[in-house]
Amino acid sequence: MALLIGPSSVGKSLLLKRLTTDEKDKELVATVPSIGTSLVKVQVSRKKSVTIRELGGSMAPVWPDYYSDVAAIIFVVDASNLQQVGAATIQFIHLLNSPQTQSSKILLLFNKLDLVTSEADKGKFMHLFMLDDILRHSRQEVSVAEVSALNRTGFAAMKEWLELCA
Ligand SMILES: Nc1nc2c(ncn2[C@@H]2O[C@H](COP(=O)(O)OP(=O)(O)OP(=O)(O)O)[C@@H](O)[C@H]2O)c(=O)[nH]1
Ligand SMILES: [Mg+2]
Repeated sequence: MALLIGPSSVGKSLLLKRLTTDEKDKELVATVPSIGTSLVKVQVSRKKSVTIRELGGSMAPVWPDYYSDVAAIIFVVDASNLQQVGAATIQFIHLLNSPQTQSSKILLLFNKLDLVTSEADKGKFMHLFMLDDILRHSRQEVSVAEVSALNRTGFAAMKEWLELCA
């Protein structure tokens, strides 16, 4: 089981939809803010599937209640949203410092890559997120991937990581 968390509207629900629907479907499907939790079984390879639990951004105060039940945690960030970057950094540092996550496998997903139009903008976001500092100081094994739930960029790498949790 893996946990899927991150600030509101970063694209967690769309990612789950994309992971469970046909590859040809590329439309921007409508999602609603997630309240409560939902469990979704994702087929990550021919033989392996992994159950993912999404907790919406509005549930951030109770995320830690779920940390100890899972071996893997996916934290999603909207790489196109400079307004949210500071809050996202703080939430991610909180996650890394929680006693329950010290031996968790963690995947940091930068989503909405389709909206990031230049390398300079991406670099600015990573800098403001303090990515290098965070990775240098984290005790956990943190993997980083860049994706777009809109056009499925980076999905192969994400599925490879998920396969290791299956
Ligand atoms: N352009 C673009 N839009 C995206 C992408 N991923 C999600 N969105 C859009 O962003 C909005 C929010 O997506 P959700 O998947 O509902 O976000 P969430 O993280 O589940 O939000 P909460 O459940 O409230 O925490 C929706 O309108 C999505 O269509 C992406 O990769 N690119
Ligand atoms: Mg959601």
